[in-house]
Amino acid sequence: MSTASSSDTKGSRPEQPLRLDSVSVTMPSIKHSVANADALPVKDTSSLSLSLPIYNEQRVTPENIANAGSLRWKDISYDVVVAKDKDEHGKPKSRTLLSGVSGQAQPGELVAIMGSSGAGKTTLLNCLTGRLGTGTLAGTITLDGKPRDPKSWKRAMAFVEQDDALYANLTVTETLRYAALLRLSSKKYTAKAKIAHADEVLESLRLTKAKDSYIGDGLTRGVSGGERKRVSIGQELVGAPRVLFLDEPTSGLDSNTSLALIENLKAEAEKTRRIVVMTIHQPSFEVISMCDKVILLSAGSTCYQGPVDDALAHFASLGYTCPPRKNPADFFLDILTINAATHAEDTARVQKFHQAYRELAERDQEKREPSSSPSSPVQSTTQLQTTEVNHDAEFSNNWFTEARLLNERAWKDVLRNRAVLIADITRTFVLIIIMGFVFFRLGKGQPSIQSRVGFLFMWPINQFFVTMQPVLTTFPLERVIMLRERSAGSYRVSTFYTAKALTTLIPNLIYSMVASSILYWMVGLTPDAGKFFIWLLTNALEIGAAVAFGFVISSAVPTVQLAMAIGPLIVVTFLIFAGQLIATTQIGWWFRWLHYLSPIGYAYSAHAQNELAGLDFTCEGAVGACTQTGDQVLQIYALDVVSKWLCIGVLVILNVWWFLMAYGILRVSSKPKTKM
Ligand SMILES: Nc1ncnc2c1ncn2[C@@H]1O[C@H](COP(=O)(O)OP(=O)(O)OP(=O)(O)O)[C@@H](O)[C@H]1O
Repeated sequence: MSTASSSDTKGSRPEQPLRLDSVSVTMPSIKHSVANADALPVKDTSSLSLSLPIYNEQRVTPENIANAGSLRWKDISYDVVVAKDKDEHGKPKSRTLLSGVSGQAQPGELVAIMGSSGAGKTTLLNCLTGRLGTGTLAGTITLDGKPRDPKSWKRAMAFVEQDDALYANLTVTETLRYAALLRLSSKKYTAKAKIAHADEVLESLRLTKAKDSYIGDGLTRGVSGGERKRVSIGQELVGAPRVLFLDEPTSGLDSNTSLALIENLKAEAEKTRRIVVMTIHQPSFEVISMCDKVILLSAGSTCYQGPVDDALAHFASLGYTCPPRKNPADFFLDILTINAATHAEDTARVQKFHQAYRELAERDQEKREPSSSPSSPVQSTTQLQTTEVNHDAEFSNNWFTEARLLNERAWKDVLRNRAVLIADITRTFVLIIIMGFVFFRLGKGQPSIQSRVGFLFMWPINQFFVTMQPVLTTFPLERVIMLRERSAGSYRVSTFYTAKALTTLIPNLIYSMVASSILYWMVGLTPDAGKFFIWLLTNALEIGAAVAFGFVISSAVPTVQLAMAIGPLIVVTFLIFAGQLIATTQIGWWFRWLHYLSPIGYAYSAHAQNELAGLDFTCEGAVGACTQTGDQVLQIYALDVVSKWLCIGVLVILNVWWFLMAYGILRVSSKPKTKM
């Protein structure tokens, strides 16, 4: 009943039953999944023409597109439990953020959700997208008259969040092309067709000038703020969604850039007949004039929905006239805001607006009966069932194609990150110089015993710290990108994880192998091929454990700050219980288990046994008793309690366990949370 708006009363787009026989569907028959466009035969690039993506992967004739179904929401309410507010029984109270909100958006429309801060704009957008927290959602939301299906909905819609999450070291073109390659079905399109589509999106978003620029970040200069936002939008558009949601797309942009962006969105909506719904704070006159419809919210309820001019006429009829030359957006905010100082007066006014809109919507509804009842118009269009036909595939590519694309993208990002590469290489050589010259050519005298043990303890600590620390700072940020791309159904967790693990492990292994090899000879450890190999193997396994452990922490916590607080704390614990600082026999039983979890301890013990077993020392420089063999040293430090091979075996187990554990945590924590 309350889905009516003045746009309906104007009859701007009558809904007509859709005849399925008039829809020409182009479904290329060759099935294969590919990434390298140049290596491929072209199947049907034209079928992905930008002007046709509304039905994602189907060709639809213009008149059928015009008849396509709408997005409708009816009596939406959303309640959350607020832990700190208690009722008379001491139970947490629930708070209603939205109540009785109804509305609709038609294909090709640009719809702006407006209201003062706290009015419920973002909450409504989240209800419509389905990306909700733990609250309770009531009401109905339909696309083509059918309730959203969680499986197909994530591909039928796209959500551009307020803050952008993009790979800094990819160019604009690469960002959009990877998005297309990952999101569009390989069963239906060749890589070439997908790339052509991405390039078309790039052009339509007027990004041609910036196509070869890197996205950039705080460290490296990249595209401008407006271009960055357009790339974020383009990334979603390449998936050819039917509905595009945007949360405050103009925030942080100057007025000209905002205007250009909204012009883009308007043109996009018109050209593709896509529904575009956005929240917007304080649009300029030009921006608000471009919106086909505004949804005005205050205190979690609708005050008006319809074209701007109709809204102005509606409020004028209630005694609130927009002064001449005043921006309607500012006027709406003025009359919809509830200020603390004039709370009672403002609340009464807003309630009057709620009531007036309810009555208007009911009248509108009656006029439109029976065709506009919430279910009937849409049932007529559901015959097409495009959403289900086109968006229901679990993933667009097979596992190997996905893994290859994600690896390619991740390697580009790693190898182009000059600052990090230079820092890592410098760090490796500084460590070689410091450690190598401090522990240079230790010899076999008595003082070399302490120095040897010191080096064999310091090196694993060093390796663990310098490897794990960068994982803690980079992984949570990439996880944000992954969560967003997974919400759009772009790929599996396993392929992302494989790419991330390889691009983290391989560089770290290279740095470690180079440093460990040089140091082995600089320090003067036993020149024996077998021992040298075990030294490298132990170091490699420790690097694996450090990366895996970094993944465990960063996939379990939501922010870099938390990861950085927890990570070093645990590593210091590993260090304390590694067996050098306190003898295992002196650790209380309640703490002793920590010793058996310490990868640093196992690496230290394996290194010590590898180096000291069978080694003879001279008594040169002895003060008091002379320790003549390495085996005696192992006994003094209790470093042979767990055998060398068992230490190596446990390092293998820790690698497998932590890599799997991180994967499990990531899988659970990255499950797209859609509430329908
Ligand atoms: N999970 C939550 N628990 C409790 N209150 C919430 C929760 N989420 C939102 N709110 C409250 O609901 C109201 C509407 O929030 P919402 O973010 O939708 O407002 P908004 O109109 O988007 O505001 P802004 O323009 O400032 O972003 C606010 O008062 C907010 O504090």
